[in-house]
Amino acid sequence: MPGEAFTPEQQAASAATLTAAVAQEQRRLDLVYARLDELREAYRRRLSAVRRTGAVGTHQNRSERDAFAAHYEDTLARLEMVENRLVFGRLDLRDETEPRYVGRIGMSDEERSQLLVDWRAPSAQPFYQATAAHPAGVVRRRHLMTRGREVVSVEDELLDSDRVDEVSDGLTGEGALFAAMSAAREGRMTDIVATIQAEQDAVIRSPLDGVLVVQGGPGTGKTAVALHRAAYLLYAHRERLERSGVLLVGPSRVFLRYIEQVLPSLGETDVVATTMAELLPGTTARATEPAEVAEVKGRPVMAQVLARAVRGLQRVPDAVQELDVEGVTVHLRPEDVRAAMGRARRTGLPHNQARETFALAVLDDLVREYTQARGGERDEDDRGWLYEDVRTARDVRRAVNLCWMPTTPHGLLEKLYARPELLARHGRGLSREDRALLEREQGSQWTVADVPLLDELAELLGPHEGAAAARAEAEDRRRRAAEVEFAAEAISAQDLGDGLITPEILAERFHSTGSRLTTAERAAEDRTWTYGHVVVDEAQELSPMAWRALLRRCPSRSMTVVGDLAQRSGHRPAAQWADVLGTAAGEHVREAVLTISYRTPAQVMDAATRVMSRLDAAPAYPVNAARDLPDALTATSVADPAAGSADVVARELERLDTEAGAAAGRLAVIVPAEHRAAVVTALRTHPGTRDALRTEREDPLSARVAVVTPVEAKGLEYDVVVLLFPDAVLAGGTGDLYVAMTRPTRRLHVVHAGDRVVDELDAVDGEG
Ligand SMILES: Nc1ncnc2c1ncn2[C@@H]1O[C@H](COP(=O)(O)OP(=O)(O)OP(=O)(O)O)[C@@H](O)[C@H]1O
Repeated sequence: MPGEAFTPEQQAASAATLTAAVAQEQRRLDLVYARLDELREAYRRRLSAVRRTGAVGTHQNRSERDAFAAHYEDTLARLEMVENRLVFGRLDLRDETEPRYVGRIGMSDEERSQLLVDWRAPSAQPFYQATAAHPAGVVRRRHLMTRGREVVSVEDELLDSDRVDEVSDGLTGEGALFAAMSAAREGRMTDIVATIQAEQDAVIRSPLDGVLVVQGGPGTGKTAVALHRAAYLLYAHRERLERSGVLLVGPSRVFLRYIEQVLPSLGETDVVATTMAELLPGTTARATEPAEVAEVKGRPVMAQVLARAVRGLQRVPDAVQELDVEGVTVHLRPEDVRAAMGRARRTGLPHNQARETFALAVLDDLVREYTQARGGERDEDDRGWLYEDVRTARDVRRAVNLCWMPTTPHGLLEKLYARPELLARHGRGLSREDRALLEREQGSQWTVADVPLLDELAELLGPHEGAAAARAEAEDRRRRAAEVEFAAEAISAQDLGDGLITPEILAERFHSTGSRLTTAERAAEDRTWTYGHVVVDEAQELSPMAWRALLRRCPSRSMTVVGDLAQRSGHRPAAQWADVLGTAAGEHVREAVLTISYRTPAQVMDAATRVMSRLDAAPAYPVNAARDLPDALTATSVADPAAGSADVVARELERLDTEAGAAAGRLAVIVPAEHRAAVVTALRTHPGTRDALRTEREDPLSARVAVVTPVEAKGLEYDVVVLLFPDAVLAGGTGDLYVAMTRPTRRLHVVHAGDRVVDELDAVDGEG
C-alpha cells in the first residue's frame, strides 16, 4: 500500500482520535456547504433581477438580458449538481500550514481565500498521484467519507518518507475504494472522483492534443476515465472546448443513459453524447444486419467505391445533343460538356455545389449559340432575357441534370444497394460475393454500418441547395464576429470578469436568443460541426469507415479513444490498436494501458482470461482484479438452460437480497439473441423472478433483472450475471464471451447443458 491505512483494529484502538477527526472535518464541511448555499442564493437573486427587467428595450438589450439569464441559470445548475460528496479529500503538506481540501468544484470564501480546490486543478493532483515513494510534499492524505452533508468517517494515509520500505505502490484510499467497488449497483454509473487511482489520473490529465488510445481490460475504468477526462479537459481548456464542444461516442443509447449522470455530477453538462447510429442528424439507423454485411460496409475500399459512384453522376454524352429553346435548336457538344466538367471539378467543391459552376459554363456555350440564332443581343436587358430563355428551357434543364445530376446521400446509397449493375460498375475492390452481401431493396431501413457511408457521401455531395447555403453560412460567420466584439464590451460594462464567461460564449448566447441553444445542442444538429475533442468508448468496435466519419468531426485529431481489443465483437481479431484505428492511426497516436479491474472479482477475471487463452485468444493486455470475493463463480448444468434459468435467477435474487439488502442490486441474464424470448417467458412465469422482471421491457436499466445479449451488455455491469448457453455465445466470437463473463461485480453463474466452455472454467458446481 502506498501509505498506512487504519486497519479495523487500529481504528477501534484509536476510536477517540477518529471521532475527533470526524468532528474536525464536519466543521470544515459545514463551512463549505454554507458557502455553497450562499453562492446559490446570490445567483438566484441575480437571475430574478435580470428576469425582472422584462421584455423592454432594444433588441440588443433583450438579447443581452437573455444571455445573462442563461449564464446565471447554467451557473446555478452547476452549483445544484455538486451537492453530493462535495468535499472528499484533504492534503496536509510539508510546506503549508493550512490543509488543502479537494472537492468537486473550486470555492473561495468572501475574502477570496480558498475553501476547496477543484479536483481537476493542478494543486489537487497530489491527492491522486502522491505515493510513499513519491510523496510530492504530502505528509498525510485523508479521504473523507460523507453521507449528505455529514462526515461519516475519515481514512488517512501517511506518506512519510521514513516508511517507504514498509509500503509499496498500489491502490490509494483503499477503504473508500473498496466501499465504492462493493456497493450494490443501481443501474446507473456514478463518478469515481473521490477514488481515482494513479494510473487513471495520469490518463485523465494527459494533454489535450493528439489521439490518446486507452487500452484496458474489463472493469479497469475506461469509461469512468474517459468521462472524467472529458470533465478535466473542459476545465483545463474551457476557452477552446466550450465553443467547439466535446463529442462523446458510445456503443448504444442504453449505454449513454447508463452513464448520463456522471458528467453532470462533475459539473459538466455541455458534452454531446451520441452513438454511431445517430451520428448523422436527421438519420436514424434502426435496422440490424448480419455481421458480414456490416464488415463489408466498414472497409476502407468503400470510400473509393462511393467516390466513384459520385463521379458516375457526372456524365459526358456520347454524341451532340439537340436541345429546343423557344423553338430554336441549340447543340450540346461532348467537348463543351467535358470542358465545363473540368472547370467544375477544379473548384474542388462537393458535387452538388460544383454543379453550379458546371451549369454556368454549359449555359454560356448554349446562350452564345442561341443569341446568334436570334440575331444577336441589343442591350444588357436583352442579354438577360436570352440567358433566362436558355436556363429555363425544359430540354436544357434535363440535359444539364443528365450530365451532372444533383442528389442526396440517401438517394445515391439506396440506388447503389438496389441496383447490382451500378454497384458492379463502381465496386472495384469488392468481390462478387461482397457485392451480393450489399444488395438490398430500395426503401429498406438504415443500419449503423450505413451511417459512415451516408456521412462520406454527404461530404462528397455537399448540401443539395448548392451555393446558396454556403453563402448564408459565410454571412453568418461575419455576423458572429461582430457579436463577439459587442459581447466583450458587455462583459466589461457589467463587471462579469469572474472567469466563467468569455466574450465568445456570451456572443453565442446572444446569437441563439429565442430558441436558446447551447454549443452542444447546435453541434448535435449540424453534420459539419467540428469538435474540439472527441471521446470514443468501446472503440474496438469501430470500422475504418466509422473512423473516417469521426475524424471529419475532429480535424485537429484531439481524441480520447478507449477500448479493449480482447472485447471486440465478431470474428475480427486485432492484435494491436493500429489495426483498429483506420485513418485515425498515425504519428499523433499515443497509448496508455489500464491494468487493474475494479469491477470483476479475481476468480471470475482469472476464469475469463483462462478461457480466452485456451481458445487461442489470450488477451494481449492482462488484467489484475482489485478484489477477491469467495464463491464468485458457479456453474449449473441443466437439460434446458432457458427454462432452468428461472430457478437459478430466483435463488440468486434471494442471495442478493441478503447481501445487498431487499430488492437492492441488479442482475443480468446474458443470453444469445436466439434464446432471449424463451428465457423471458420462463422468467415471466416463475414466481421468484416475475416481479423483478416487470419493468424490464420499458427500461432495462431500472429493472432489477435485465435479459440482454452479450452485445447489449457491452460497457454495462451488474452485481450478478447469469450467463446462459456459453457455447452459443462463443459462436458469436471470443470477444462476446469475454464481455459476458466479465460484467458482474459479485458473481457469475453459468447455466448450461454440458457446454464445452464450462470445462475450462474451474467453477463450483451449482445444484442443477
Ligand atoms: N478508481 C475507481 N474508484 C472506484 N470505482 C472505480 C474506479 N475505477 C473504476 N471503478 C468502477 O469500476 C467499474 C468499471 O468501470 P468502467 O465501466 O469504467 O470500466 P471499463 O474499463 O469501461 O469496463 P468494460 O471495458 O468492461 O466495459 C465501474 O463501476 C466504476 O465505477
